[in-house]
Amino acid sequence: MSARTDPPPPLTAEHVTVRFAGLTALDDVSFTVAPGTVHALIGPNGAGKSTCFNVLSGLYRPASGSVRLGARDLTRLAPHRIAALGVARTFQNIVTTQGTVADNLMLGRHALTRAGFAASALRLPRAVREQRAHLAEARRIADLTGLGGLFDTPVALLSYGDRKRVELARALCLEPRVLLLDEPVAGMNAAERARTTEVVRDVRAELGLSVVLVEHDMGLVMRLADEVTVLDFGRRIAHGTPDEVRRDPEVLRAYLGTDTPGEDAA
Ligand SMILES: Nc1ncnc2c1ncn2[C@@H]1O[C@H](COP(=O)(O)OP(=O)(O)OP(=O)(O)O)[C@@H](O)[C@H]1O
Repeated sequence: MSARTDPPPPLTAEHVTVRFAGLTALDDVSFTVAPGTVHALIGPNGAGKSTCFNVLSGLYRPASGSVRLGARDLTRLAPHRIAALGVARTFQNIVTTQGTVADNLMLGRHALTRAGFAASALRLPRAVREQRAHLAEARRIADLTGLGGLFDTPVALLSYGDRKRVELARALCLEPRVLLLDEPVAGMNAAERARTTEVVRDVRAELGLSVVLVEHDMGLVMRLADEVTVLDFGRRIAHGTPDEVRRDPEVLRAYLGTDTPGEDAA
């Protein structure tokens, strides 16, 4: 995946409402992820952040409202269609435990493979060429995410932080225009968190994509985000730059009794 010069299309959630058996998990929520920016979704536990992510990636269908990537309506599409249109996500919990780093990244490339299964199995020249190109691309992404030296290492032998980064690299292998990161530093120690922060920054700069970030680590949010949308009880209560939301009285009220959105809160 070479660095693209055309900016990613804006990702827009408009008046999104999600209900679970009487509970309104998202209530008329709107925001736009501007091209090439890092947009954080924050809020206390149960605010609706994961629900929002699941709507953006197609796992949940909203009761009303819409999600668009540029002019393209994503609202009723299946998750794999949304991924194919350029919106890839990571999951909060590590799912990768088998194979090498290379194997896992090649799985990420699978959706982009054009040569058919039979051609690949028979090792026809076109399939071999394509496989080689995918491997080179997977290696480039491994380098970009700090996994270059671990390319042939079994994932089971990696540290927790490195395994979380395999998940990020796997999502990048889909060549997304928008990357949805679900708590990318959850459970990491301070050094791993700092490393991942750098990786996200590098990836955004190098690949020119937009990033949507759900994260409880306020230090990371304040350092990385260009814009922040704050949810509380399913409603959008604030929106702005990290500095603006940090000083917003509604935000301080929402976080009181949980954590205050200052630099050090984790
Ligand atoms: N599948 C579901 N079925 C029923 N209720 C759900 C479901 N998913 C989420 N909820 C409820 O919707 C509300 C929003 O939950 P959500 O997980 O989106 O919040 P969150 O901001 O991601 O919280 P956390 O920070 O704890 O992960 C909560 O009250 C939650 O209990």
